[in-house]
Amino acid sequence: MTAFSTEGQSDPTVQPVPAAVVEQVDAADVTLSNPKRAVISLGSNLGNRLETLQGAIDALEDTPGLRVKAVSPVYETEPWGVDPGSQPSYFNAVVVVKTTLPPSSLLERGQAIEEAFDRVREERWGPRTIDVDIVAYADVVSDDPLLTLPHPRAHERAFVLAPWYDVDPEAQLPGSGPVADLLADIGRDGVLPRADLELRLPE
Ligand SMILES: Nc1ncnc2c1ncn2[C@@H]1O[C@H](COP(=O)(O)OP(=O)(O)OP(=O)(O)O)[C@@H](O)[C@H]1O
Ligand SMILES: Nc1nc2c(c(=O)[nH]1)N=C(CO)CN2
Repeated sequence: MTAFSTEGQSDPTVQPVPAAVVEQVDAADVTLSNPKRAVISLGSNLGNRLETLQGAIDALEDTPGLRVKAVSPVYETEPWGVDPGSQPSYFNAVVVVKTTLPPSSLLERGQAIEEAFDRVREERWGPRTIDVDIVAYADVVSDDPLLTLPHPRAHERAFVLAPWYDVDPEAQLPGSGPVADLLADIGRDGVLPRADLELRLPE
């Protein structure tokens, strides 16, 4: 006998869908059962840096289809890519998330969070209340300038690699190798752990 799914059905004009068909459709929609792991870098060098990083983490957790799985220690870091002394120091951290959102939606969500924290874009690598960068999304590799994966400069940024290593010592940066090796190559200059500060993993 064929099993039918009538769950939640209140409209008698709607034909019941065979349970086998429901199962097949669900199985084909891999996103339902197959959340992907993504690594996100957070940075702030304006305003209340710790509060803003925590706010961004909480906002990520509030995203439908996304769960924050790990939050790194906080690092105080010298601004990278600009003249020494030209900007306040950053607080940086990395979070690992599991998400059913595709990469483009994750980017959009990150940008919405940047806007919510009044991020202003004036100059390249200018000071900012919050920066949300997608470091890696599963093992996806893409050279799309709108969303390059992995992040094209992650492998040369100790402010990304050091906190990433803390939450996942075995991590690999797709196309570049173990995070531990990349970090050993570039060193930890200008990247200081702030053991006196802590970010919370949302409940
Ligand atoms: N992996 C990625 N994560 C976030 N943004 C990305 C990524 N790849 C490409 N982009 C694009 O980069 C654009 C500029 O981003 P943003 O202003 O945050 O750069 P930045 O943080 O100042 O510098 P950097 O890219 O070196 O970290 C974004 O509008 C986005 O479309
Ligand atoms: N220390 C540090 N330097 C930066 C950072 C950052 O998060 N931390 N982000 C930048 C653009 O993404 C440019 N330079």
